[in-house]
Amino acid sequence: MNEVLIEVKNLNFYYGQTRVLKNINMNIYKNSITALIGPSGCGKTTFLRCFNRMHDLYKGTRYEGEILYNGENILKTKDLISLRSKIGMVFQRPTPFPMSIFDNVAYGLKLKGIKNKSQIEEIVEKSLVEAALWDEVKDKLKSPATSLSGGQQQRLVIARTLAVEPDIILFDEPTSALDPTATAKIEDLIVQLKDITTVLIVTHNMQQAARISDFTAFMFKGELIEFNRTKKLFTNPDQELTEKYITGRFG
Ligand SMILES: Nc1ncnc2c1ncn2[C@@H]1O[C@H](COP(=O)(O)OP(=O)(O)OP(=O)(O)O)[C@@H](O)[C@H]1O
Repeated sequence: MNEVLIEVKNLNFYYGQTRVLKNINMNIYKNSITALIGPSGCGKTTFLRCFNRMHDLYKGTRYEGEILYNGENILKTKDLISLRSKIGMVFQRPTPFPMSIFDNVAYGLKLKGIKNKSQIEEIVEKSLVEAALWDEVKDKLKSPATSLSGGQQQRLVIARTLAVEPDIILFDEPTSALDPTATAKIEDLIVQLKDITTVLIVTHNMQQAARISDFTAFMFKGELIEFNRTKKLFTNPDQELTEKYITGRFG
């Protein structure tokens, strides 16, 4: 078993008066991929967004409990900028900034105070290599990011996230807007990312979870029903509800 990177303890989350996450306890293991699965509306995205405090952007939201990371409760952290550089996020639709390919990847470095030109160039190249995009863009780094295909844009966003060396990357259905070929590339890439970081991924696609993840968390109506090794969860789950879900008897 890998080392624990993040520990979730008695997590509750509310939109206004409505509690949508119910007493969640779970570990995230370092250098592994954890998939969050469950029927629509069960709270996967809401859970994912707690890790980088995205809900703080909206009024009327409330967290209870702890998400422990480096001995600190993320839910109480004041320095959200530094938290979000350590806990990166990739969304459903690619979100490149309206600037060149190079500047997209360099963006976070400038915020981090890295000013040395050759150091920036080095990190941009390294991140694009890690995101399996370098060969496709190395001759057009000055072109606008929007000139890339959807799948390339998603890998660019991953490169931008990697550039600031996150401890974990949160993926919210990163392939749902992509065709099967682009999806396969992103899946291969996510598997490779395990060597350099940790991944937590929301997917509505059970096959995807089974293909790429090491651990799977099955959620239902805001509760964590089962957390297990992916192989075990998909072949011999501990909970009847998990069994029903993975065999397509509901959801
Ligand atoms: N901004 C919001 N305000 C109030 N309720 C919300 C808000 N966003 C989500 N919810 C509710 O919280 C619950 C969990 O939603 P969430 O989007 O986390 O589920 P999900 O499992 O990610 O679903 P899907 O697979 O459809 O994306 C749902 O009942 C949803 O209606």
